[in-house]
Amino acid sequence: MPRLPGWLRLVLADDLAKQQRSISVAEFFEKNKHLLGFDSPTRGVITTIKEAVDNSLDACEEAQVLPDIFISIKKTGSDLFRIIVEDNGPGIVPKQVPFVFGKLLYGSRFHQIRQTRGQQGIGISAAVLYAQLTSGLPTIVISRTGAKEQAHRFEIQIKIETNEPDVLKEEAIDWDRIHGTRVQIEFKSTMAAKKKLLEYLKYTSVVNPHARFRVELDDEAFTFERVSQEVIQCPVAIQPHPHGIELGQLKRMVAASDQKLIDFLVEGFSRVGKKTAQEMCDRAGLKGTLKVQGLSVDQQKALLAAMQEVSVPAPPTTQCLSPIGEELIRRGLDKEFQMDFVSARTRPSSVFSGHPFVVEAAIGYGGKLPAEGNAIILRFANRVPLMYQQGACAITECITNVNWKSYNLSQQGLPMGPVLILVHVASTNVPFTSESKDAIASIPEIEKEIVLALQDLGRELKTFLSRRDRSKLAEDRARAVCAIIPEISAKVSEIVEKPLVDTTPIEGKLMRKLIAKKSTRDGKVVIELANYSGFEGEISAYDISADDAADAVPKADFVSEMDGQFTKVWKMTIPSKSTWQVTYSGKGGGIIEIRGIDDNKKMVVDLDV
Ligand SMILES: Nc1ncnc2c1ncn2[C@@H]1O[C@H](COP(=O)(O)OP(=O)(O)OP(=O)(O)O)[C@@H](O)[C@H]1O
Repeated sequence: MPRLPGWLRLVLADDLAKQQRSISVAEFFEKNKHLLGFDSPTRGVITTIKEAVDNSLDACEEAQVLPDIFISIKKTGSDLFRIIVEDNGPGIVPKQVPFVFGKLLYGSRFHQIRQTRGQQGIGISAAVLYAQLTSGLPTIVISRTGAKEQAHRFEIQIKIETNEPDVLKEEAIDWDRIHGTRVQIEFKSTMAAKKKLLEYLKYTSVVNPHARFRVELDDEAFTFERVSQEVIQCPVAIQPHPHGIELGQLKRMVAASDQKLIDFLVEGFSRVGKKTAQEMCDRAGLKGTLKVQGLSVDQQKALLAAMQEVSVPAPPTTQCLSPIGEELIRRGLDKEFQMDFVSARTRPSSVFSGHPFVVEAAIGYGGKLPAEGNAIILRFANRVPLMYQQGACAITECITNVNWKSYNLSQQGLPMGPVLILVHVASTNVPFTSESKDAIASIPEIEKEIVLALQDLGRELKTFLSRRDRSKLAEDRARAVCAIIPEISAKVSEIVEKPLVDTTPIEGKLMRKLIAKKSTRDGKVVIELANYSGFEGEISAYDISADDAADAVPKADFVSEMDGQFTKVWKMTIPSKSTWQVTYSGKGGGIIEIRGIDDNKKMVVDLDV
């Protein structure tokens, strides 16, 4: 390339200098909406609701209340939609409301090291920005912080050039909620997002089994009920781990501290005791009594190197993370999907680059899952469903890398057939591939944990499938035998010249069986009685272990359903420490006693006719 003469370079630099100026973050995101998940009007709806619901769930967790969240979407013009998200969280103090909603990069969680849904302080203000760009309308926020406080109503926009809030109206109002926040955002969109939105809410409800969501979509109403009444413990923030920080962060911490080096290390970092701190000082060639603020850049560099060389236990994980737990994952899935098999794993917590994380996974099979096509993949990060960019996510890559054929599933990249795979990554710092938080980056430590969890579940699924195949074989044989018993009986009675006997009790004995399996659901036992011969009959169940005989009443909720052409299945849940008598009153009749059993395996008991 020819070199430009000196005078021309100067002119060019001068011209460029005239155009160089700082860019407001709001201006930047106005041009780069896709980075925040607002790349299409349809996606805008999902992203807005997701950001508001994440905030509501985080706030309820912080306030230790069971979330009751109301979501409404209404068409207000030919292409205008009004989205309302209302929660029963702690509310937001009035002087903070304009900043929370009217300033990008303003939030309470960015500097905290703990598991939260929101991290960056961008989410809800980005939705406000998107609304004002597409509809020109301000966002309306009502919030109240307690019985003694009045609710405040705001109309807010963002001043794009300065990234500062523009409050168009503020007033104190009466509001029937004692505490909570209501956000109303109106923007241009299409309603094509309905299916995706319901999917998002369904998945959110699976991993937040303590939350209730009431939804109004135009004139249709839906409720996603909670299955757990327990408030989840709000994760507690921890200090940064010495192996997870970089020079810039260390410099900022040093500048803000007036401590001696040894105290700075012990109090400012997680898992650093006096002995470890002294070892770090010695390695860096620095006295522990030095004031940190006086450290030169070279000394800070030496300190950082020493901090990373000295071996320090992994950061504590129990308080700062909030995994869902195997039991609740199963209950959440059971609530939203009807499957024959569900199992879940919560892996021990682990660490990448000083950030604690936990991987949880679950596999479901059969039931009402679609028999054909790829498995249903549910990806979650910090209890938030990841709805887009499945192909770019480390979770998908791990699922693809597992050899599912060895667990008796067909596979073409993803496993195929009536399978559901759920993976949840919980961390104090989820490594997303972008600010829109759609996909998790490939971090070897996280990938290893995902694969281990999936392999473990794969083995369990394989056992289930082989057992099911075996019992299917036994059933087919029994059915074949039953089919010829009446004929044999007729032939024998003809030969011995005796009246025809009723063979149905024998058929019943051959075909009927009681399957009892311990459910880990709330310490209850699910019992299933399957009448494979398709006989008509009634089932009643009595709690004979109850102190009060009055409790031993037939249970009307013994649900019966047809499963296939010949199989009638009754299902019921009983407390694990009780003893029940189940009576079948049909042809053949029969009584069986069943106790709450302790092992996790299925128990097959022949019905004693
Ligand atoms: N419904 C709410 N109740 C109480 N506080 C809220 C609510 N919504 C938002 N906030 C507060 O406003 C802050 C900013 O919210 P915002 O959605 O912009 O960012 P974030 O949730 O912290 O992070 P992210 O950008 O990753 O979503 C939150 O950190 C929280 O302190």
